[in-house]
Amino acid sequence: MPVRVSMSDDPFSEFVSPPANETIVQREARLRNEEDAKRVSDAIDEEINRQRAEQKRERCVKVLLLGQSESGKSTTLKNFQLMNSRKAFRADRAQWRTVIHLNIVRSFRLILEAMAEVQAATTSPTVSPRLKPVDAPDVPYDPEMPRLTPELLLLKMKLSPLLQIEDVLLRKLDPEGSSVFGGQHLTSLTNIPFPDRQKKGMKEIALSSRALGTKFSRLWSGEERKSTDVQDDGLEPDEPSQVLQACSEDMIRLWNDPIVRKLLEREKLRLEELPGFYLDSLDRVTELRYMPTDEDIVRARIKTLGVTEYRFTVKAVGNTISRDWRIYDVGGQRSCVRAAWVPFFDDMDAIIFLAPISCFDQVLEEDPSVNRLEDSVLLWKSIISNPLLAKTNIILFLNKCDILQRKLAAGIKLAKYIVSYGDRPNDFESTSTYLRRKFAQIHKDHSPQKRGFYSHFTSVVDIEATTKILLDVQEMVLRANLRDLLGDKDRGYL
Ligand SMILES: Nc1nc2c(ncn2[C@@H]2O[C@H](COP(=O)(O)OP(=O)(O)OP(=O)(O)O)[C@@H](O)[C@H]2O)c(=O)[nH]1
Ligand SMILES: [Mg+2]
Repeated sequence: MPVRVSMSDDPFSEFVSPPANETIVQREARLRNEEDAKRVSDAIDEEINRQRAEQKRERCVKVLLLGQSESGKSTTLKNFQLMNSRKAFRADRAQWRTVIHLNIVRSFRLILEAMAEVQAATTSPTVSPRLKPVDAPDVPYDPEMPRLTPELLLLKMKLSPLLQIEDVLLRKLDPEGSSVFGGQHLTSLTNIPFPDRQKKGMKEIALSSRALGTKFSRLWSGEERKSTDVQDDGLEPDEPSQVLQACSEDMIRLWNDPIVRKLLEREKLRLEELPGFYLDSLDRVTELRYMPTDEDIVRARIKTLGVTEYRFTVKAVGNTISRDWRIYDVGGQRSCVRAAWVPFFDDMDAIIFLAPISCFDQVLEEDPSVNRLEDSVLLWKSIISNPLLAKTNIILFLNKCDILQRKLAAGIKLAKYIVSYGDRPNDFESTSTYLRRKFAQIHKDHSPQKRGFYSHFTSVVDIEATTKILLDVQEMVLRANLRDLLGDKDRGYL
């Protein structure tokens, strides 16, 4: 039987029904009041809607760069900066010169260390410990090691001042010696099986966004150089430049020495594939008044700690609309840093995820038990399946294709590290297509819902090719942002 509900059962009836015994005059007054109240309420609704539309219009385009450490996030950011704030990018050349000098010192430190190890390994065990070089590491005697000639030993000694300018360079970048930066020197390399490299505990140079913000302030804010700024301030020869110039010939001789190359090869120390490689341009980068080119700056390596925000404005739809952009570059190291990404997941228009596909034969610096490509795949899976990012457009950069090509040409087999690759051809076309398909499949299987997904093969150190890709990306993200802004009815012309 249906249940009858009387007016008195409704808790709101007392407030919505007219009072009993209402006179005609009272009724007219009440209706007038109600009309006035509705007018006010409609006006408030209209204002709220107007403000919402305004906020949406004012909301900037936001893009987040994600990927493991050394995947190329900051390098991609530099390409955005070069495209959108070229003058500010070039105004920071003095700081980049210091970073490049540090990168060069790092490469030589690795060579000099490898030489010290060879020296120790080729010193006969019958030699008295007192006759061993003081910097010789404790490694077992290996009669197969290439021998260092007296000329090489002399070069090694003559280049020791390089190691002494490291602290001067670090202080130039961070005079206050912030806690994150202080004491962090050069990296230990993970794809080199030197026995005690990990134990040395040397860290890669890294700058927090705070320190970066002060040193590269014009760059991150997208601010252009003012006419009152001194041209190329800081490019006057400083102490490190003088040392590098004085060592230049010896550095070139050491780097080109066939015995040194042989021992680097034997130790699988492929400096050319490591971040911040400038040894093929030593005569130029060690000039007293060396001024880094755009390409040099793009290749300079400094690890990101924390988050860097870069702002710029882009004109769109035939220069009729101006949109502010924010690009966020985060530190990609596994330990503790990745948890800091989550607050940035809300409200992003797009994520550019960088997967360095050349790293299939490398392990993580922070955890040498983990293969880098495997880490990239796991990270990709966790980003793709994150519900906070379910609607965010995803752009995948399968990066470091130039290094992948070089490795394959050198005979390094993908199948040795990715068993499922089987006996497919070990050429770039087959390997890159296979890896792209794997990443796309994970996207398909693990996305919570359908969204925009785009993928590109990239070498983000190649400015020309990357500019073309980033222009496409900018256009796509902007259109998606404007579609969201205009709503369904005005989407036609986008
Ligand atoms: N050859 C080559 N080098 C690249 C490429 N992409 C990046 N690199 C180099 O790899 C190094 C690391 O790149 P970054 O952009 O600093 O890496 P990141 O992802 O910002 O790393 P974290 O700040 O540690 O998270 C830099 O020295 C780059 O020049 C590439 O496609 N090809
Ligand atoms: Mg970085």
